[in-house]
Amino acid sequence: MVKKNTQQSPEPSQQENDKTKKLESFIADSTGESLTTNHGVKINDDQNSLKAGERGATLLEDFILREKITHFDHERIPERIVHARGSAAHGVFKVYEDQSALTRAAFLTDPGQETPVFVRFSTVAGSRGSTDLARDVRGFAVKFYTQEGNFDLVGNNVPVFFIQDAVKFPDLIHAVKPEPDNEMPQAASAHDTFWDFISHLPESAHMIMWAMSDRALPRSYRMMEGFGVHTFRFVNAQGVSNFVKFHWKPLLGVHAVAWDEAQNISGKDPDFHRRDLWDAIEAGAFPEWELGVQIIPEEDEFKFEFDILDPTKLIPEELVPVQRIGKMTLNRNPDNFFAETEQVAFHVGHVVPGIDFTNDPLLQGRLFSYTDTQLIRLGGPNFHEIPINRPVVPVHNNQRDGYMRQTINRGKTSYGPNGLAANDPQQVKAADGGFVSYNERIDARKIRARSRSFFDHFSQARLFFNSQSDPEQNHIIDALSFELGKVKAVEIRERMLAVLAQIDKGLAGAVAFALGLHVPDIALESLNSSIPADGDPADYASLNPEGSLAASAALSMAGTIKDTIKTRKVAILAADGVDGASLSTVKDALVAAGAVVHIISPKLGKIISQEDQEIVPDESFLTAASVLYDSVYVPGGTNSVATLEAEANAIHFLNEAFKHCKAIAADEQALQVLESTYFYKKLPAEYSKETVLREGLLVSGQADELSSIFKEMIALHRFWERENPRKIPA
Ligand code: HEM
Repeated sequence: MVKKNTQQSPEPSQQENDKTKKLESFIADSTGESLTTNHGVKINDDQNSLKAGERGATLLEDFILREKITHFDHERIPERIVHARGSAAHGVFKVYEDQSALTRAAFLTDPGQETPVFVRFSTVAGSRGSTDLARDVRGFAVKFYTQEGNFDLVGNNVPVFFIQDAVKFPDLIHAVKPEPDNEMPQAASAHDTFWDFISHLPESAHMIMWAMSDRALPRSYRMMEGFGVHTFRFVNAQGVSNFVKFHWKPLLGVHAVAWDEAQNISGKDPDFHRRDLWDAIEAGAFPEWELGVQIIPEEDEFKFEFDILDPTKLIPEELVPVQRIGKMTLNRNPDNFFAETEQVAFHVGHVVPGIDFTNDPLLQGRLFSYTDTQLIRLGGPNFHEIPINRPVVPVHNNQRDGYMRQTINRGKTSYGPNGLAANDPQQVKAADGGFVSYNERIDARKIRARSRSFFDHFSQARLFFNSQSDPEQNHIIDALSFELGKVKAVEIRERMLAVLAQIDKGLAGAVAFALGLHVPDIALESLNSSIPADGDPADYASLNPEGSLAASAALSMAGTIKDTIKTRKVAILAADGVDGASLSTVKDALVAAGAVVHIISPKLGKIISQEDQEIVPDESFLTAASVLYDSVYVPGGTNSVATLEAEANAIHFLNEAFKHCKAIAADEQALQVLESTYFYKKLPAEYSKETVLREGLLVSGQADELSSIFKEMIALHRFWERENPRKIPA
């Protein structure tokens, strides 16, 4: 018989349940308290080691030296095998309306309840110290500290994945990571092993389209979507299940940078995304996302042209609309990177009652992988006790001991059922909040094979490509031309061209043109290396239906939110003699609308305006770069304009901003500066608002009018039409 638990771990304190999950009791700092050893002994000197005489040898007995250095020697833990480079923040989630018709997950049924969250964004391939602006998928992992335990939504900023079965994950990651002989290249997919693998794996076609699109170059973590990727299940209190796809929709819209810009940012500020997230939260501009769900009733499981268990497929929003059911706000930076961002352990298997898995074979493999890797990364089985991983509800079970155990379990028994003692945790019925797996019927033979419903690898890759705007398609072509251009083996380039031809002949032709090759006629079945020994190659590789949907607007970033300049970074170029009135009119208007404005001048210190006022620049041309800003303004002022005109860095700043399709505005007097740029001849002959909003270039003598139009220009984000000369060859 199971005995009722009478001796449990203490209930969490109010503080522990605090919405912001602040880890006060674990905070140690150096705020003037006496220095001690790790064992609490006060230290009188930790700057001089204990020596035999002033010039003598160091003594082995110096426990202060030994402890300090030993601890330092062990500071590093293994980085994550994937997603090693990341940045995180705390926040809260609130559901808009009771979702109990769909799920019994309590945090989704009570609009009054604020659930603390911790979110970690990451790149996939690079190591911990790599650049944020690698062309890569971004991780988007959310830990909800709910009153029923932790729910982790471990997603990406792309809704599909490279492979259909988790068993291929080690191959995928080995292929994309730096090559094993020389550990090159870092945080890049532009190399032979990656494309060799991909060219043999047609199921990756859809994901490759996303990974080569602007989605892989986000302007900010705050401006990207998130996706749970797999189809999950919602289960309500009556045991009724619906399939569900999870989405995060950013309230600032979905925006990207240009590839040339990304490469420059990697040099100028490899922490660009990390800094952007940190600065926005410090400034109180809290990033927000709405949680969206696509609901598919159980009876509709087989009504699509694709299999909803196939993680290389998305469900177009035209077929199943995304319902926005709640909002997440990130409002606090971590106190300590290692303790929180590094030690957090997400797991796709951390679910709460009301959320359950499906048989997606990628999801099923992930369910094993995360705890397994965390056992070694975090050094043993007790990492759930690390403050950032602890639930806000008490933990009761008979697990015990192991490296770094923090909990002091009381009593004699650590097994159940027991009749000896009173510390045997009680099992909980579903009605009382116990997790019960969805009662899915499975009646099957053991088989190592892929379902025929997973064989179509191209129709959604084509749907994605067809849904992109012209500039987005150009970027995909450029990305593939760049990546395959870095590949040394010509046969890999050719195999990839054959794969691309299955998606779109124009796409393959444009990339072939850039590579100076022809699209070869390679039968798909001879490319597909994931065909099992007893499989029929033709079966596995020849299916390439048209697909009934021609395009899906939601897949393009062109129609995203473009009505705000909140947190956009604007550079104002100025030198001594600047027209202070024009500078501050524009600056004040932009700041009032939420932009972050920096004055950049030839040197730091101060500049004196033509009105004889001191202005303190934020950056000099040496410390700033145009790639770190979204747009540029050049105010007038005779001397300032003359200085900037002769300043190569200022001209480079403007030229680069133009090349990266950014909004550029100038006072009429500053035309003199623009004359030295390469785009001067492209300035429109006359300025109608329509031209300005199409071309992103504005020169005006009216500071007021200029600031109001400039705001609209910045909100549009980028003027990709400037790249039109690179249109896809017919
Ligand atoms: C839909 C496909 C996948 C998505 C969206 C995804 C997402 C993520 C994310 C966001 C992280 C970083 C978590 C963090 O910030 O700490 C991560 C880490 C990881 N993922 Fe995945 N992943 C996917 C597929 C897989 C598969 C198939 C496997 C293995 C079979 C896998 C194994 C891992 C491992 C080992 C880590 C490191 C975890 C750690 O050290 O804490 N992932 N994944």
